[in-house]
Amino acid sequence: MGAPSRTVEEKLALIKKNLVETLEGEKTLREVLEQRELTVYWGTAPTGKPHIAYFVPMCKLADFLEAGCRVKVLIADLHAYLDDQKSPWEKLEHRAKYYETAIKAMLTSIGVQIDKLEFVRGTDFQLSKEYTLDVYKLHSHVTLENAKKAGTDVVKQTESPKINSLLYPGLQALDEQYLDVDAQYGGLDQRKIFVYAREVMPKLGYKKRIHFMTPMVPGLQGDKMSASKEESKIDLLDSQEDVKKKLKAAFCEEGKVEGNGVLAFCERVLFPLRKDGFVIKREEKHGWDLTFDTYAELQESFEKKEVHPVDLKNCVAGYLNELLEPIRAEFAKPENQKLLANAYGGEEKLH
Ligand SMILES: N[C@@H](Cc1ccc(O)cc1)C(=O)O
Repeated sequence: MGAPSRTVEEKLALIKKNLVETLEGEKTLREVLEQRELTVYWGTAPTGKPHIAYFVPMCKLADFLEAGCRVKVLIADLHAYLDDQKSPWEKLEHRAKYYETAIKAMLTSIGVQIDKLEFVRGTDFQLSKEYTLDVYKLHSHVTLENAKKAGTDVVKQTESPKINSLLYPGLQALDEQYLDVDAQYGGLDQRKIFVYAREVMPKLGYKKRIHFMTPMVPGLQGDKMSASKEESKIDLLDSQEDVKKKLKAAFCEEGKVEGNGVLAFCERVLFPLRKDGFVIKREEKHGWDLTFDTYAELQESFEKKEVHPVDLKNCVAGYLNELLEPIRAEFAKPENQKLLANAYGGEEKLH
């Protein structure tokens, strides 16, 4: 897998592409790469429906694979349970299946061969005797405050946190050991959990891992794209028309880059994926079509107001619809329609 002929420098560049931060482990990234292939995992808790911001980690997984890494995807079902105070376990099981299907469809759509990835379900190993004993052991080393702090940006926050939510970060730390990886990758929102893992793992005699983080993508309203904010998220199964409508309503002030979710999506997803140029079609009266080879060029042009928000939005809607089309097709299959209904029935309309 990967390209065995790549130099360490080339691998480093691919692995670090688009990251905001890397925290080195007991063995540094370079040290591992000089000796062998790196194993890295990304975990996701199957809660709300995955939306288009999930393309950011998908692109990163593609980089890891291209660098010749061994990549694991953890469908963290038990974590979903720890973070969800209401849903019965059966519902969460359906959601885990839904996530797995959706993630595979997203990866396939961006051209990643999914047979090169290993999918693991949290409960496949988190209920073993060994793991369970480690859960107790780990929590004998941490205070309530530290456990609570670690989960601040990830775990649902309530005034009186349930014990479940306090266990969440500790289990995420242990996953590094039981998945047998060199590194964990996540969004910047995972940072506190990563730091917690780095502090507590050595206390159990386990290695401090490498941690990779990509920035959070602003939503279409200019805030963090969250599954719970209906207007700011585009669901993977939204229709072509919905995608166009949501983009039309998106916050994208002329000439302004900061907090611009449409531009951020171009930078984080569309540019990494488009090897053949990024073309903004314009109405004749606005001038010729514009082609950009790099995101920096697009940003500059947008800042200079050469690119109008309406033209940018139309262009993004077009590319996004291309990305979503195979995913819609996958979920048009009767078995996946059923899965969708079981996982989110009553909450989502079927397309
Ligand atoms: N904390 C991750 C999910 C996760 C769970 C367990 C892990 O080991 C890794 C990641 C999220 O916010 O979705």
